[in-house]
Amino acid sequence: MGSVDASETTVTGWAARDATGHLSPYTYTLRKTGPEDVVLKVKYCGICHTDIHQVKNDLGASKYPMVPGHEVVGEVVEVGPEVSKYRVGDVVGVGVIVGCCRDCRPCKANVEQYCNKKIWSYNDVYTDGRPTQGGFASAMVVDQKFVVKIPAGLAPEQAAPLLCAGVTVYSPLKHFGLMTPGLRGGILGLGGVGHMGVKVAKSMGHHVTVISSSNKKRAEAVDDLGADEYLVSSDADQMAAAADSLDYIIDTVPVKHPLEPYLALLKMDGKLVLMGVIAEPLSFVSPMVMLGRKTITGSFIGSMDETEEVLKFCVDKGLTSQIEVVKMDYVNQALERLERNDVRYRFVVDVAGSNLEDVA
Ligand SMILES: NC(=O)C1=CN([C@@H]2O[C@H](COP(=O)(O)OP(=O)(O)OC[C@H]3O[C@@H](n4cnc5c(N)ncnc54)[C@H](OP(=O)(O)O)[C@@H]3O)[C@@H](O)[C@H]2O)C=CC1
Ligand SMILES: O=C/C=C/c1ccc(O)c(O)c1
Ligand SMILES: [Zn+2]
Ligand SMILES: [Zn+2]
Repeated sequence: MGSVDASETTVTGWAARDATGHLSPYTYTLRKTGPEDVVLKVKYCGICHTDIHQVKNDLGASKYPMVPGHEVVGEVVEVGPEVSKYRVGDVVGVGVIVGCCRDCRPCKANVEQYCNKKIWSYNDVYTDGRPTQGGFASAMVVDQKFVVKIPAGLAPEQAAPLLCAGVTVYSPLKHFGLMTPGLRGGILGLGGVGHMGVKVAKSMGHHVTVISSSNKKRAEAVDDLGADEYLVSSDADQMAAAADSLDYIIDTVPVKHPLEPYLALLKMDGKLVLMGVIAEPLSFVSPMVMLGRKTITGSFIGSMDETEEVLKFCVDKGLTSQIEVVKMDYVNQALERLERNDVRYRFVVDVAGSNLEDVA
């Protein structure tokens, strides 16, 4: 066992210890600040459904203790000597990725989220051999390449969900040429990612149809988020009436589900973009894509450049996320409520305003 370097900072985070996914206080040390590192005091951190997948070991690769959280907004409290982009006092964000090889094709094309050597902000191992730990903690140390400035005009708690949910919808719309005004888009699953999908797509001038598992969110989808239409996926008549009507569907459902009902909603050349992390095979018969030359594809968060872009896009368009701010001592209830689809639409933990030593 190595001893703790005098220059290492001790922090408290809330960690899962096993696949029950229950979080409780956990003390660990941050690496010594490197030349290009930014140290941030965490202010807010959103709760993404991926945090549930990870703490509950849905993908079978979880390592514990695990401090989740990858929609992190904080204040810079220290910078390494070669940090040029940030200064102490800046409000900054960190998302899903904190490292990449910088040498492969995706890295050279500035789509580092597709680097095979990417380093996840938690449940991974950093270049120094330490486990990475996420944003449900008092502080993080992150290479400046994986830090973004939160622009003036965005409240820090509002900005947090943009660092994963926001960029996750923005990136495929941009990459697949789906930013053109007038397109007809579908958002399947109105949760954290889905509600940003409605907002971003509406701001691009799209006609947006929410496709939901129940009628419960209809009024809020139309009245608050600005959706143009609302389909309940189990209503065969509504689904049949909407056949062949959409240019794309952003599918955010986090569990196994049939694809064919949604492929049927697409026009010729329409795209079904899978977002949900589902560790089981999904199926469809080939004519469902052949007859109409439809595409089933996927997309993973967005690049650092796109993260900066979506933040600016939201400021320019006056977009915010719709959030419920909670303290850390509520994080386990928040995770349970998120899992049972009981949040409108993202929990954000007020980390700096919480007593992190409290045991739930
Ligand atoms: N590809 C990527 O880069 C990213 C992937 N993800 C993944 O996307 C998925 C969605 O994430 P997020 O938006 O945070 O999740 P949420 O839980 O906030 O939203 C998921 C939505 O899917 C619908 N849904 C349908 N069936 C279920 C079910 N059995 N349980 C829960 N929800 C259901 C619900 O909408 P409704 O009530 O309308 O049916 C729900 O609100 C997750 O799998 C997450 O890991 C997240 C971020 C980035
Ligand atoms: O929430 C962001 C992360 C998404 C994600 C996508 C795919 C995958 O295998 C993951 O483990 C996470
Ligand atoms: Zn996420
Ligand atoms: Zn790379």
